[in-house]
Amino acid sequence: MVVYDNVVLIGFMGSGKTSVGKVLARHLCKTFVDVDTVIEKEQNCSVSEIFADKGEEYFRSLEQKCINELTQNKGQVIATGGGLPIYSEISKKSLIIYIDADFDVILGRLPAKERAKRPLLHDESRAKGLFKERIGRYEELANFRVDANQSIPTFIHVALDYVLDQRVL
Ligand SMILES: Nc1ncnc2c1ncn2[C@@H]1O[C@H](COP(=O)(O)OP(=O)(O)OP(=O)(O)O)[C@@H](O)[C@H]1O
Ligand SMILES: O=C(O)C1=C[C@@H](O)[C@@H](O)[C@H](O)C1
Repeated sequence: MVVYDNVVLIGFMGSGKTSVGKVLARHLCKTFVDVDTVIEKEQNCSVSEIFADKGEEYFRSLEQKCINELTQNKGQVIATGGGLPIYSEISKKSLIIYIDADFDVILGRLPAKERAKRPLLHDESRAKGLFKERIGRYEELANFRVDANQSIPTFIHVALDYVLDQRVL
């Protein structure tokens, strides 16, 4: 049986990776880490500011560096940014869970203030295009997909049961 170092959550912006990740980590007694938050702390500015000042390509290089560093450690639940699995390699020792919510559900959950924090969500039709483009990659990478269209308490046990059936350090 494969032994995984970490649980890594992937999925589109606003699908619930951070919210689900915190609950999963608590139940599994693991440390929760959010890649966007780590980058913001290290750079001492927001993701939006990095996009505006240094560009998307620079942000992608920070993401790759960050996920490489985080996955040197073990026993964490790691929430990734929506584009990370598209542009970065994720360690093969990660148990990857796809947090899958429909585009309209995601938009309904994000008030204007939250959308403003995500530069690639500003233009709704472009964001919908990205969503469609990325689904295939998320599905291909994931060991397991969770339908995240419902409230977290209704589906968290599905993700938890799956992880508990695997060997994660
Ligand atoms: N299953 C859910 N039911 C209702 N609201 C949810 C659910 N999952 C997440 N939310 C809400 O949707 C918003 C986005 O969730 P969250 O920040 O966890 O997504 P994310 O995937 O981490 O986003 P990003 O990758 O863009 O940072 C939050 O306001 C959160 O409270
Ligand atoms: O989907 C994306 O490409 C992004 C998602 C966010 O989590 C941030 O990582 C950033 O806004 C880019």
